[in-house]
Amino acid sequence: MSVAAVIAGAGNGTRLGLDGPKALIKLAGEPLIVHAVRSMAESGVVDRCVVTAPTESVQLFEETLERAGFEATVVAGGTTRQASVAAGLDAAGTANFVLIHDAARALTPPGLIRRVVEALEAGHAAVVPALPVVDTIKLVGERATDGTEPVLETLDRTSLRGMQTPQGFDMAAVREAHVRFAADAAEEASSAPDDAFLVEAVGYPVALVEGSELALKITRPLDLRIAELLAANEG
Ligand SMILES: Nc1ccn([C@@H]2O[C@H](COP(=O)(O)OP(=O)(O)OP(=O)(O)O)[C@@H](O)[C@H]2O)c(=O)n1
Ligand SMILES: C[C@](O)(CO)[C@H](O)COP(=O)(O)O
Repeated sequence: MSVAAVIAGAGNGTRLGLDGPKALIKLAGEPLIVHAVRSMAESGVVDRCVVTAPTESVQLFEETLERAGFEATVVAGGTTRQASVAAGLDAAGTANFVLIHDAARALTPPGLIRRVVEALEAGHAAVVPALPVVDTIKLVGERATDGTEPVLETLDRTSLRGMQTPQGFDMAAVREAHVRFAADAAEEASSAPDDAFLVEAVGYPVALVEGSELALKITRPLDLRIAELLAANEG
C-alpha cells in the first residue's frame, strides 16, 4: 500500500505575530517544515511528501528542504488552509492513502504517523489522531455590549476530543470531498476547519486514534516556547 503526505505550510503565522512563512521559523535550530518532513521520513511508512508554501516562497522552501537532505515536491498554497491542501492533493499523484498534516505540528512523533497508517491499512477510510479535552467547554451566544458572552450550554466533556494531524484518508475519498467543497475554499469564513470535516460531510465514517501532546499546533507565542522546551527534552 502506498502512502503520500501533504504538509500544509503556506500559512503566515498571524497569531504568532508574523507576516511571513511560519513554516520557516526555527525550532531547536531548524525550520518547522524540516521537522515536519523529517517525522514523515522517520516514520518509515510514507513514500512521498508534497509541501505547500506561500506562492512567493516556493523556491526558498525547496532550497531549505534540499539543504536539510530531504526530497519533497513543493507547490504554491492558497489563501486558506483548505485551498492549500487542495493544491497539495492535486500534486500528490497516485497513492492508496494520503496523510494531511500541518507543518505547525512540527514535533509530531513518527509513532503517531505509523498509528494513523495502521488504522488506514486496517480498513478505515478516514483516521484522525485526537486527545481528550482538559477544560470544560461551553457553547456561547453573541457578545454583549459590555464585552461579556452569555453561556448557552455546557457540553459533555467526556465525549469531546481535540483533533490533531496527520489526518489519514483513502486518497479517492478525500479527493472527492475536496472537489465537492472546492467552491467554499475561497472564503476564510466558510473554509473547512479540518479535512475530516469535508470527508464527514460526504458521508464517510471517521475513526479516531490516540493523539500525542507532542503533536501540539504551534499557533501562538506560548506554543512556540512550549515546543522549544519539548524539543530540548526530546533531543
Ligand atoms: N493559507 C494557508 C493557511 C494555513 N496553512 C497551513 O495550515 C497549517 C495550520 O494553520 P495555522 O497553524 O493556523 O497556521 P497559519 O495560517 O500560519 O497561522 P495564522 O492563522 O495565525 O496566520 C499550518 O501549517 C499552515 O502553514 C496553509 O498551508 N495555507
Ligand atoms: C487541522 C487542525 O490542525 C486540526 O485541529 C486545525 O483545525 C487547523 O486549524 P487552523 O486554524 O487552520 O490552524
